[in-house]
Amino acid sequence: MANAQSDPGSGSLLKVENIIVRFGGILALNSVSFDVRPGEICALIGPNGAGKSTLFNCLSRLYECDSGSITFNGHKLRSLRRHRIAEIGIGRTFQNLALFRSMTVRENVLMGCHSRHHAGFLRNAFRLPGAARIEAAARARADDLIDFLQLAEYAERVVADLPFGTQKRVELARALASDPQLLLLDEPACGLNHEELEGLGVLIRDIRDRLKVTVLLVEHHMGLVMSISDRVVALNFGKKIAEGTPAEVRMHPEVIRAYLGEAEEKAT
Ligand SMILES: Nc1ncnc2c1ncn2[C@@H]1O[C@H](COP(=O)(O)OP(=O)(O)OP(=O)(O)O)[C@@H](O)[C@H]1O
Repeated sequence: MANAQSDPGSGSLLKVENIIVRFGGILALNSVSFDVRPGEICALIGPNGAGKSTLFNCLSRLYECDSGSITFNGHKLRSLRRHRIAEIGIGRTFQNLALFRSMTVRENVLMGCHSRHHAGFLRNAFRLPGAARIEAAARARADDLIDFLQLAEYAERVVADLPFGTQKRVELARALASDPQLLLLDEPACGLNHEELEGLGVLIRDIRDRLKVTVLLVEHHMGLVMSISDRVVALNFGKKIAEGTPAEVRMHPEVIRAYLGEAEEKAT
């Protein structure tokens, strides 16, 4: 696994600076800045519509920012093409799972292995010299991840036939297969039962501690966020309203106000 390297100038692996995103008249992100440091678990929280998914989509180049800059390990993300995101070391999962549902678990993880090494994929496709070596390395990596995520008993099963919680672990394996330095997790707890949730907290910590992957997650489940995060960034209406340790952010007056406002809205 690649080790996370810091940006020598700033001590951060990811640096988001003054990002602005507009959708027509909606200011989805209003000059948002924050850093993710190598080796940390950082959570992005905020009520519905706060801008969390928009920010994730900017980080994975699915959305264009109107202004601002995003630097990952020395790469300026806004000038990169989308397919290079995996190549430079950013992996992600999606709220709605980005899996090939008619393929097996192993085939999905192998697809992830090839997404970082585009040249290797082409070499394989055209059976160029070195293809067998690349394929063997991908298979070994897929095996390791299948074991790591306790998916061995499902490896040859078609993804569509598996329970949702298991599919979520397959998606994690797919995202890790590209050997990322930074893993973006989009609502990893969504749809999981109580038991699966407890396992998820341990798993995210293991991803950071054993695989040495830095983690940035968007999550609504405050129990999970507060128990695993080193740092929390809170957004509301597209603006950063707080940043700090879980304890600091939980007690922050603007965070309390934002969530109370949301609770009141839901109650009426
Ligand atoms: N593709 C889009 N087109 C138009 N408006 C959008 C688009 N994506 C997001 N928005 C708007 O931008 C704002 C931020 O939305 P976003 O989905 O980023 O919030 P969020 O914090 O992820 O919310 P949730 O927790 O509900 O997923 C919202 O007002 C939303 O309606």
